[in-house]
Amino acid sequence: MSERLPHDLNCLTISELQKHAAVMMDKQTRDYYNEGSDSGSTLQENLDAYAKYRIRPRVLRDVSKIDTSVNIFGHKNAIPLGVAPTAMQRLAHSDGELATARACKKMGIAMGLSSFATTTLEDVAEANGENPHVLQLYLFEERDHSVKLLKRAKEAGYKAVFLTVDTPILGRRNLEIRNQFKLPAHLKIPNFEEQGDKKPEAEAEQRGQGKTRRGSEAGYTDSEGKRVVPTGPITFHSHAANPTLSWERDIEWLKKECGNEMQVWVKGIATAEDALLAVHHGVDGIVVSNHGGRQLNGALATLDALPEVVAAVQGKIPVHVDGGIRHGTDVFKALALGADFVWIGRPVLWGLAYKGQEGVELCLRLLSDEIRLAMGLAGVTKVDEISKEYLVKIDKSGFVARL
Ligand SMILES: Cc1cc2nc3c(=O)[nH]c(=O)nc-3n(C[C@H](O)[C@H](O)[C@H](O)COP(=O)(O)O)c2cc1C
Ligand SMILES: CC(C)CC(=O)C(=O)O
Repeated sequence: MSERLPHDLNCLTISELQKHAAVMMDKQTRDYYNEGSDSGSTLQENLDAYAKYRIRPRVLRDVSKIDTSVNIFGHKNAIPLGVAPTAMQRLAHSDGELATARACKKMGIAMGLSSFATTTLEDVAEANGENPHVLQLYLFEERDHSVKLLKRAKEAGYKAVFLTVDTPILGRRNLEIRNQFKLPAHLKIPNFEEQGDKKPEAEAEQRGQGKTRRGSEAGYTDSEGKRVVPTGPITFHSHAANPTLSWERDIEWLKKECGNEMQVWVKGIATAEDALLAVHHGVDGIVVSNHGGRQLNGALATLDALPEVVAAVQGKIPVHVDGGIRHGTDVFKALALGADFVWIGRPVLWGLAYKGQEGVELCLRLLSDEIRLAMGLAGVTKVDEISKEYLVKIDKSGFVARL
């Protein structure tokens, strides 16, 4: 058994990976990556929700051959899991998103790239090769910048755009505020630069303190019709949030802009009502997400929101989920509750902080192995066999209910 697992003996679980990563990161980075918004209760509930379910294993089923792969964006993905878009990965390791892309390519796992990456989308696409990659988008009212970004993404072979819809306003992250989070001077957010603009952008990352803005003017018109263009440079505080986003105007526009070349997904759906609107507006897929508990604190854990979304969508479009996934059995449970695929955020950042590309591979290998193990021990040999028949829900008094 252990021969099958060329693992790092110091790090056999995602929780150990988190501990190793913690000592590799400076305080500002560790806090930025790990914290949730406000009291962090939604962040914690994302994790705890998985413990409300138990697996009903079936036996004597010949599990000598287990196929953990699924099809996503026309590609075979080694496991039903991808790497969620997370911003500014060079804070964790000098290779940043490039290391993540190389690890994803090696492991045959889809990668989401944040538009606030510290590496260009072209470099990531090149490092990721034929492996599917999707671009996460924060859509500004001012369209110039997004038009250029989408054109670049199409040219670089991105399969889909994940429009993040849970950030009309940025959640309050108290540690980030207390630490006066600032991107170090040697890093930049190159997807916001005009191509060919190689001027260092370091000074422009400080919250609202820079003097210039590259790329086009972002901003929005407020409810009183006043034009609001955030002052200072493009920073995530001033430019990730767009309170004016709406289904009618923005989804239709984005679909047109992406044409047949890139799918349009919405990331950050948490209710049946919005899932129905997503179907109605013709999006290609949904990611049930609360941004890893970094936006609306007090929102439902994603695993708890998943069933109503799945029921509303009725299989018309794929439903993915992220938030709190730290074990192979978590992936199994999410799939049993109807998700087609899951994404992980922080564990990859911890892998990156621990050992760069090798650490991300380790993270993905640990989870791949745990998924295979969960499937085999539950008596399942193919991902699409995983269903709610394999799950029970257990309440606080210990009452066990079939689903
Ligand atoms: C440090 C950090 C940065 C993130 N940056 C982005 C981002 O740029 N765009 C986005 O849509 N989501 C972003 N997310 C949210 C993730 O895509 C994902 O929804 C979340 O991390 C999943 O939860 P998990 O970390 O518990 O796996 C970020 C999350 C973290 C932790
Ligand atoms: C606001 C972004 C730039 C990054 C993000 O989504 C996050 O930190 O959660």
